[in-house]
Amino acid sequence: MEPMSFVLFGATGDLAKRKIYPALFNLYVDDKLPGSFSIVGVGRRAWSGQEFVCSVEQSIREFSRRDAIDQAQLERFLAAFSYAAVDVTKAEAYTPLLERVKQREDECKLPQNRMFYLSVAPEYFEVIAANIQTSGLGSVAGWKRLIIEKPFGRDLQSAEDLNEKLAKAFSEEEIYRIDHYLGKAMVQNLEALEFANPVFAALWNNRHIANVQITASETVGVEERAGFYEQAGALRDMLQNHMLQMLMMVAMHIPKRITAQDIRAQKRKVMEAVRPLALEEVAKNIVRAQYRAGSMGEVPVAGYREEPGVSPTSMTETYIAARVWIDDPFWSGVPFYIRTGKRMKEKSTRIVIEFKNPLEQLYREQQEKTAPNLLIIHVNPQEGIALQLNSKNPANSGKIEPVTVDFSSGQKDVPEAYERLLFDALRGDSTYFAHWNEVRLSWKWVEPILTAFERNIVPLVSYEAGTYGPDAAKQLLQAEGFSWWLDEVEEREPVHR
Ligand SMILES: NC(=O)C1=CN([C@@H]2O[C@H](COP(=O)(O)OP(=O)(O)OC[C@H]3O[C@@H](n4cnc5c(N)ncnc54)[C@H](OP(=O)(O)O)[C@@H]3O)[C@@H](O)[C@H]2O)C=CC1
Ligand SMILES: O=C1O[C@H](COP(=O)(O)O)[C@@H](O)[C@H](O)[C@H]1O
Repeated sequence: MEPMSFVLFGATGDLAKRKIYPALFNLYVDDKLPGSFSIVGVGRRAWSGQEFVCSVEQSIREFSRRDAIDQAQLERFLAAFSYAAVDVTKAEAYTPLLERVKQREDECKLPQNRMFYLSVAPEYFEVIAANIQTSGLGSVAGWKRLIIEKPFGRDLQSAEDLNEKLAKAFSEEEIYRIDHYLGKAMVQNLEALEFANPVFAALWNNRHIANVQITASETVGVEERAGFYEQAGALRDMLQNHMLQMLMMVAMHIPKRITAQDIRAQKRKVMEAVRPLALEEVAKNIVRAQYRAGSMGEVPVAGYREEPGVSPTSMTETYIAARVWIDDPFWSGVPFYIRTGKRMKEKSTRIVIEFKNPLEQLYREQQEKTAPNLLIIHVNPQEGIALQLNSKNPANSGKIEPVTVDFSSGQKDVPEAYERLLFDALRGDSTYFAHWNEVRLSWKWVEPILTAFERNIVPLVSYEAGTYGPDAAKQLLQAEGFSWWLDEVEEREPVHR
């Protein structure tokens, strides 16, 4: 990996502390950073270099996944850090910043390879990119790259405007749009699961798959983020980006070569084939809901409208479910159901692939009931793959029952999403970053849903906090004769392992 400078805008912020510094430190410990590098933190507050380094150290101690930290190693790592107090909206403030970056390049004998990370509120994305360009920070003899946090726009128009502005300073190949779900091990593993296993590759189409269910349920509520969440809701916060990215990863077809370019081309084809929703069809295909008071386990919790900072008449959705059709020869006729919500019964991100059950009739004649085969990909918080098959249970008179074969690795101390993504960006591998085409097509698909919500064409239903969501989401699947897998597991038929 080439030596470089890492310029972090938003260096005093929450994301930097909780995710970016621990990830960089873990990469350093694993020998996955270049032999020499400099990290220049940019924040608004007038901190000294020493104050900044102390806060970085504190965040590593608090948030690193390492059980033990080697003090000498940590000190060597921290020696790469320096701080620049800069108001990013002021063009003149970039001259001393450029000097600082160059000074560190000289001191550390670094070539002019510069990684810029925008970990600031989205209203600063454009102005920072423009100032990087005009100040000369972006004029480099080596490479330059831009990592940009979400949200990327709040609708199609604003995303296009932002992209146009960024494109004045960075080419598409230089832009790394973070979607941290693409950094999750099991989401990255989808590619290998589909393409490196002929047994699955052969079945990955509408001849064999009945439906696909993608769930990202959270137990947390809106927490301290009402200001942001009231404007975003589950549609902008989760569905437009993370959920559609997972859908693209599941539905893409084997590319000719496993390269970033080819994988992204396949993802684009999926999004291009997703059937657009006409405004009058939104209500039939989308469930919009908000949590009311309930309890998480035994603990009573407030409804969304009672949360601090939330309007008592808020129409913001904290849950959304969608039925998506992909009109290509591989997936036509297979519904993809996606749902995400806050204050749900459990924290679980998973993908369930339900296979068709052509032999059901054969066994029914023998008074036996077979369940469909399921491939379950547990993304978060557990990571693993499970396969539900049918098998005779010798302990139950040889009756056919579903069995689950579990491939959970149970590995601990594996890199976190931000570590993987930072490592990739530093190597110039953009496979697991959102390409502009994907972002644009996602916003395009979401547009009629945004409009339908704004005009209240889709009713906002409520669900009790601590449950699996509204009944309307169950009805969405019932229309095709399906139901959500793994909800209320305890109420289903026994599964032996
Ligand atoms: N926090 C999280 O868990 C997640 C955050 N994100 C995204 O990451 C980005 C950062 O979020 P987060 O860290 O939470 O935000 P914070 O509000 O915690 O931090 C904002 C940072 O921006 C700096 N800043 C604000 N205004 C200026 C200015 N005019 N000039 C220079 N610096 C300025 C702040 O500096 P100072 O403190 O010195 O004022 C601070 O370092 C956002 O785009 C967010 O959407 C994405 C996923 C998760
Ligand atoms: O991007 C976001 O993701 C988190 C959920 O992430 P996870 O890795 O814990 O599944 C979500 O809570 C947050 O609202 C959203 O902005």
